Amino acid sequence: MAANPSFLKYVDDHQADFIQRLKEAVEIPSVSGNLEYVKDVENMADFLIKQLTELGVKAEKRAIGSHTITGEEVALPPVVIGSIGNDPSKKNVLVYGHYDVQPALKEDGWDYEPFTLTPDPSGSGRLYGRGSTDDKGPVMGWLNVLEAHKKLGIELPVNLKMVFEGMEESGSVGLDKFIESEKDGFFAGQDCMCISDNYWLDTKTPCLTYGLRGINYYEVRISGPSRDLHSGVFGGTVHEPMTDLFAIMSKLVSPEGEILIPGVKELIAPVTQDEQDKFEKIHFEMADIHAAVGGDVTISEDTVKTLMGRMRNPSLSIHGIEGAFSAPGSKTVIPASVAGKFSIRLVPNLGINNTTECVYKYINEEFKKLGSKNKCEVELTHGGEPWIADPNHYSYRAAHKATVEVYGQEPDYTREGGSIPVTLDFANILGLNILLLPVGRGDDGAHSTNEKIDTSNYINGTKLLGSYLYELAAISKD
Ligand SMILES: C[C@H](N)C(=O)N[C@@H](Cc1c[nH]cn1)C(=O)O
Ligand SMILES: [Zn+2]
Ligand SMILES: [Zn+2]
Repeated sequence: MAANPSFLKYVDDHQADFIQRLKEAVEIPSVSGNLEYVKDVENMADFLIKQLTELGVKAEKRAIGSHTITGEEVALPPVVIGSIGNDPSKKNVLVYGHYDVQPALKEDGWDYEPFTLTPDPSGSGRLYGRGSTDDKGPVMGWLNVLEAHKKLGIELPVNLKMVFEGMEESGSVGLDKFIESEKDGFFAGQDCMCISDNYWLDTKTPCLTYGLRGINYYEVRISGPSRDLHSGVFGGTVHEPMTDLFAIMSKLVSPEGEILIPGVKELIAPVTQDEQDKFEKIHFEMADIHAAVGGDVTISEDTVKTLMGRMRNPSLSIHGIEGAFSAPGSKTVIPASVAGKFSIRLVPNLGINNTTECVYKYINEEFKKLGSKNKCEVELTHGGEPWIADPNHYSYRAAHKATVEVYGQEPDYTREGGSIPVTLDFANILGLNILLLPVGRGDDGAHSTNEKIDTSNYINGTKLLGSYLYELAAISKD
């Protein structure tokens, strides 16, 4: 069943209001995992509660315990849950999104204020701002769907439950326990689930996503002296933590992206013919990725290899070093304690635990080889398993139809290189098929400087989310 035409018209007629809603959301710097922004994350939860309540949703904040940020115990951001519709003749659909964002500072290289939604002055329709695509745009998309139905006085075609978390960018701490505790409560009786928190592969082909890589995030801390030292006075006389750390970090991955940790490669499930065929069918050109990264810096020039490198194979990325001198100038310091941060994107059968075993063993052996008198500690700070769904499920078929209606083209079937660690918790604990239905484009720059969403994606994305609900309502479960 195609979407109610008055819904589609309402979306077209209220673009400016919807952009205003996204503007207000982006203005709240809800950066999770950072003491400075704890209040803002809470404010963002309150913003959602207010909006949802005004839109006729029974919404509430749920406390899910506490965690430690740089040594201080603070409450975890609340989970925002909402429920609208209770008609036993309709399907029950659960949607998830996150209201926290990655950190962003203008001085990181943004051309615009990161927490001010800024339309591209050249009139391209791009809307710049942190969270515009990840994940405030899609979350506001769901709210836009609700607004259109409320204002038009038409019922949603399904019963809708919503769960919005404020810790996704920091490992979704506490959400798994919440899902478990509400399995027979808030989450009972759901038919299927939809998450809009990833991106098209390119800038023109909508997609349905049936897999995610997992993630293991590690810190390797090397400490020795009890305080920072003068390199002229002590250089050449002590084992330097930073030197040890560089030696370790340089042994993790080759410049061609090959993971050098013994045992990891051997764990990866072999590629099946069906998978190979699926990858070969995806619309993708190397120019798309060159444009998205802003340079011709891909490891391979082969499209299938590149797609597999992004979605099917593990990768190891080095993110940064805590405690190192990084300011401008030439400070001659020997840092006393430094922590290297890296993550491994996980794929079937590379799980949190078997990967971590290989990592710990290897780093400890390599550190021993250095003969350093410093101390080396490795910690897995958070982990999320990889996930794959059945793309033949009726929820995918409904989304396929909705995509054709809104975009006039067939969607690609993709796997996301990024991770949404709770997806697997939802799938396992609630036993639900989960559809990933992205709104934004592959060049949106999520997590990067100048993150954006195109107005057309935001508006058509709102239509897509609504149309999906209509198709879902009509489709047979067989
Ligand atoms: C794909 C999703 N929008 C996303 O960005 N996920 C993050 C999740 C994460 C895990 N650790 C820190 N953040 C990602 O894939 O990096
Ligand atoms: Zn996200
Ligand atoms: Zn993200």
